[in-house]
Amino acid sequence: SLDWGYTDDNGPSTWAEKYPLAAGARQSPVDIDTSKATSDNSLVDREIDWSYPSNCSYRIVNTGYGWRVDTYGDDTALSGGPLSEVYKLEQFHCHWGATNDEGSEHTVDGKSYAAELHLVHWNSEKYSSFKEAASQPDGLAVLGVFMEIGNADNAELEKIISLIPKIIHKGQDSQASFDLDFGSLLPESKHYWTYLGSLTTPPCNECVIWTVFKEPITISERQLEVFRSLKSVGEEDAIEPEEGKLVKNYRPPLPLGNRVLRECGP
Ligand SMILES: COCCCN1C=C(N)c2cc(S(N)(=O)=O)sc2S1(=O)=O
Ligand SMILES: [Zn+2]
Repeated sequence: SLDWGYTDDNGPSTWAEKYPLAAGARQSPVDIDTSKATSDNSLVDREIDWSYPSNCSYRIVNTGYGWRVDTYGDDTALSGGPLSEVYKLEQFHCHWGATNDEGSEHTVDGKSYAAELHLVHWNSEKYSSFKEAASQPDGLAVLGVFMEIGNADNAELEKIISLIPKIIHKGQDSQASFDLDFGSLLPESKHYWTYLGSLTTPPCNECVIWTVFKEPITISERQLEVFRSLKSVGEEDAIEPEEGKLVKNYRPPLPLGNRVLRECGP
């Protein structure tokens, strides 16, 4: 069985037993209490800037905890906003719930969204590898994008979703070269909240500068259902067809504690 996951016997409330960092004071996600957000001058006109190539080859993999798209981030760059260096895109993935009224990891004044996209970058200016960066307090920069249910499919996400039937079981992967326009996976508004946090899954390293966009993007109910059809077990695990489905893979919020929550834009 999985040593951690999202079921009652291996879910977030049990992680600290095997992953002590999960009990730290700089954990993610958090509830974004908008009344606590400070808009001091440290971020004024320091908008977050990204440049992603339009056509790139990708590998999508079923990690057993969801899908993850590994990018070959050579000519990607994320800078500005709360970041002091240039970060490279390593991978992106998503968290969702069993129903549409849960699923995001960060919440806003207690409100959950149906899902949350994470674009994971690492500080390639300061560190020589992703793995090294993942052990440093300023090693990773993750962009969080809320996803709410809309009528229309998200065309860019559809390219990813069309590959999911090939990676239903844990460990399966699929190579794809589609021109993914990352810009359309991000909201129009660049307004965001930012705070210092962690990986939201074990080992829960406290190595992430979080930037969560205020404006959600939309995803259709059908597209979200495809996410929930992924399995957390391998093809060899003989289980009933309905068993082992990854219906939810989000960690509920942890206390912000005495961390500063900054915002940029109304
Ligand atoms: C110490 O090695 C870490 C191995 C690499 N990662 C593992 C995660 N659990 C993880 C979770 C992430 S999330 N949900 O906070 O974006 S990003 C990410 S990750 O940086 O890709
Ligand atoms: Zn994540």
